[in-house]
Amino acid sequence: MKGRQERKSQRKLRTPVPKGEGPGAPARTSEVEVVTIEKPVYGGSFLARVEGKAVFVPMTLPGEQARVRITEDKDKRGYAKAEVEQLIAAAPERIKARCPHFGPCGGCNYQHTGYENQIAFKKEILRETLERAGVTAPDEIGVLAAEPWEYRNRIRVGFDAEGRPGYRSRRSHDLIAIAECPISAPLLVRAAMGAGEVLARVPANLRPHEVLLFCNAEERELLATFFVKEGAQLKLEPIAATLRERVVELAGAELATGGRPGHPPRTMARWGSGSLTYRVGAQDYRVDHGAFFQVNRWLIDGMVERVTAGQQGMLAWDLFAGVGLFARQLANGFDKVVAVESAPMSTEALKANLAGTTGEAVAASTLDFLRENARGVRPDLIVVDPPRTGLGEEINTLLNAVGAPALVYVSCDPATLARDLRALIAGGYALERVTMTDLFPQTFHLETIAVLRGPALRQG
Ligand SMILES: C[S@@+](CC[C@H](N)C(=O)[O-])C[C@H]1O[C@@H](n2cnc3c(N)ncnc32)[C@H](O)[C@@H]1O
Repeated sequence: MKGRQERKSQRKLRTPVPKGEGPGAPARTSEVEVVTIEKPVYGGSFLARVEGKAVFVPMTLPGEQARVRITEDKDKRGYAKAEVEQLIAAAPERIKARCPHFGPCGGCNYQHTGYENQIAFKKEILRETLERAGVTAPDEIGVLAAEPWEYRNRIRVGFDAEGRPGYRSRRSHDLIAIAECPISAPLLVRAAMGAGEVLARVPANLRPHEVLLFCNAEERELLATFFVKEGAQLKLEPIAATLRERVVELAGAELATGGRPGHPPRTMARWGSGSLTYRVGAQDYRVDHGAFFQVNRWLIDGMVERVTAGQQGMLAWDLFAGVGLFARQLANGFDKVVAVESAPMSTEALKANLAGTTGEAVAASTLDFLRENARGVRPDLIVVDPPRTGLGEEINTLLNAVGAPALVYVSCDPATLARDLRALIAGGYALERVTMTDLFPQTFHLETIAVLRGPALRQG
């Protein structure tokens, strides 16, 4: 009944508007509709309906009324995408975005509302995603969050035709030149500007097209990895010294630059050590160029604490271990920790970070490791922290075969998490605690820490 009333109130305008307006607008259709926004959905947009069909509209808020232009109509999939032409009724929760690039820039989705609201959106999305997959979430979803600004310790920026640094546009692959980025550590923005100033004086065909900048939590050390297009005839040595000087001067930090191992044609000359030291709690970690490391410098300590606190025993497995963020901490409470990581950029640092501890680094894929070890060994704890694709069927089956007393699943994608949890619960694990961990404030991305209890302990 309510739905019908809402639909009635969605006055259809169907005003023709010129196609192809706006940067990169797909403009497959020019229909204009007035919609009422219902709720946030994963991916940064908000759900509205036109004649029952789902329409995803970015940069709106629940309860708002807007005149929107349909930009893509995915008939086969039964949904459409739209952009706001005019906000008719704004929600009281709407605020002015802090960043002047919010909107065109593809980096942030939620700067138009307060932080508490953003957290509520993410909890709602997480609960719904779990429940849609048939996973009953605990009554209370916990939250781990911190300061929502200047948190990023890593940015990847491109350079436009004038050499200005920028991010990819929200609606296309075009570059949006940036003058600031309030979600990133200021050091990174200064370094990007410094690199841009030097590169602006270099002919476009001799410029790297992107730089990946990574700093430690205190902004005292910085890694810069420059990327050049495949096959480009670059002679970067002549500008390397100037670039280094300017970036260091602006950043005010020690700089180590280098290539990504395994991708020599895409990167420039190596200078410096190629790694930095990242302090988490009482622990120093070596992190090399190209190695994965958690992105939110305000939350890494809290995350490690949430994953490892109170965990002890004889044997723990840290699968998808990166440079050993969790394994190093677990080594304080376990007689043996096996840390499995497949990326060559991470395995050397993983070995170094576990040296002299009860941890052992295994350079292998998780699947290969489990195929060899899942039957016959039962660790007291398994931590899994896979990439977006999640664990997948065979790993879930093997983890079910292990039946460890405790399993902690750290996930950066709620949909694959929900799919895997369903399989693990069917295999005998029970979901005990879920924490929405807001590693990416102002954006739609969300991390989850799910704690499961295994069949062995429950039977005992
Ligand atoms: C989300 S990161 C987590 C890393 C680490 N737990 C941390 O918090 O720093 C996922 C890690 O899994 C690694 N990885 C990806 N696919 C893998 C696989 N099939 N087997 C083992 N490691 C893999 C990646 O290189 C990356 O280091």
